Amino acid sequence: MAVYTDITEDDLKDFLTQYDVGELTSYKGIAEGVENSNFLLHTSREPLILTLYEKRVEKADLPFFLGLMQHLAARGLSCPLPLPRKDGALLGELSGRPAALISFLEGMWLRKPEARHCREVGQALARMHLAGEGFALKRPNALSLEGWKSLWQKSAARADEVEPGLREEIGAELAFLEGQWPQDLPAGVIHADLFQDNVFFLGDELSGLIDFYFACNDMFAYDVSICLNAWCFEKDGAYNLTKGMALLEGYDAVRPLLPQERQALPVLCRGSAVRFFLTRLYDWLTTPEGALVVKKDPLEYLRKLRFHRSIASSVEYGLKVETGA
Ligand SMILES: Nc1ncnc2c1ncn2[C@@H]1O[C@H](COP(=O)(O)OP(=O)(O)O)[C@@H](O)[C@H]1O
Ligand SMILES: N[C@@H](CCOP(=O)(O)O)C(=O)O
Repeated sequence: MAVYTDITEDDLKDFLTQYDVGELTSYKGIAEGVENSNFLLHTSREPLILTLYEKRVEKADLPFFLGLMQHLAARGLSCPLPLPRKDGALLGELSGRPAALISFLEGMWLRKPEARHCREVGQALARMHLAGEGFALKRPNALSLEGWKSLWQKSAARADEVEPGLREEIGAELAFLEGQWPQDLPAGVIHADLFQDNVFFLGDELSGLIDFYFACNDMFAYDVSICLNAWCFEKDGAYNLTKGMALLEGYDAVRPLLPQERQALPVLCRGSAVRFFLTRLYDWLTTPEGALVVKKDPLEYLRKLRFHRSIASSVEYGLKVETGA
């Protein structure tokens, strides 16, 4: 359960006096998520999400995240909106943490997505990339090459505890990625964490995207690679070509991938596998026993990384025609 910071009813009621949201009728911590503390509130008017921002969120980045949700929603993307306080601010403080009230998005995330859902995710990701155009604020990706190296420095000494030989393998992978990382692909605002628990569906229809707290400026095709990793592998570790094809077709139908983006997919998939492997490994090694959070398995991403190393051409991800390769 991801509630790192507890709140008292009195403090919450006091916090809510700064907003025009009616009377609090109930609240409870939300079990899902690993990054921030989230609470579901009911008021006399509407359900709301209260988020207390935790360790990985820099306070200085919050205007980017909250402003981005407003920008995307204003351009027709279905996503939650931060609620302004009576004084107009989007951000307050509760239990010593930066805190915001966010509108409640209807829907549920899919535990067993099928290819048709992956197609919708591809489309929604591309729509988000287009809708992000014109957003005035910038946020470089803190979890790209440099960020991976510093995370690795913090975990490398203990990596072999998780699997013998990891220290050497990941060291070599980072050196490879540093040499091969694409530099000139189309870039803009990306979600950077569009996993299954961050995409809501109502029935079979995608109802919206949540959790923009890793969003940043980076390559669009890198975001596609994150989604391939998150949506197109089965529990047994096998890549599902049908899902990959659907996700890529969905994306391509809204924002066609350029030949150089298609060609870069294998290295981008390796990079995004390393990125999630490293945050999971760090959390695995540092989260105290008994913490109210379900730790995610780093080895799942090690297996994905190894799969991507075996890929000779982007066609193997389900791209129908590879041009310019
Ligand atoms: N705007 C929202 N509307 C409805 N449910 C939400 C909303 N934001 C978060 N949630 C719920 O809280 C859970 C955790 O949110 P998330 O943003 O993924 O957490 P974290 O910040 O830890 O990544 C989600 O899986 C969902 O159940
Ligand atoms: N998606 C990340 C963890 C962060 O995601 P959250 O939405 O659960 O906070 C991973 O799977 O490693």
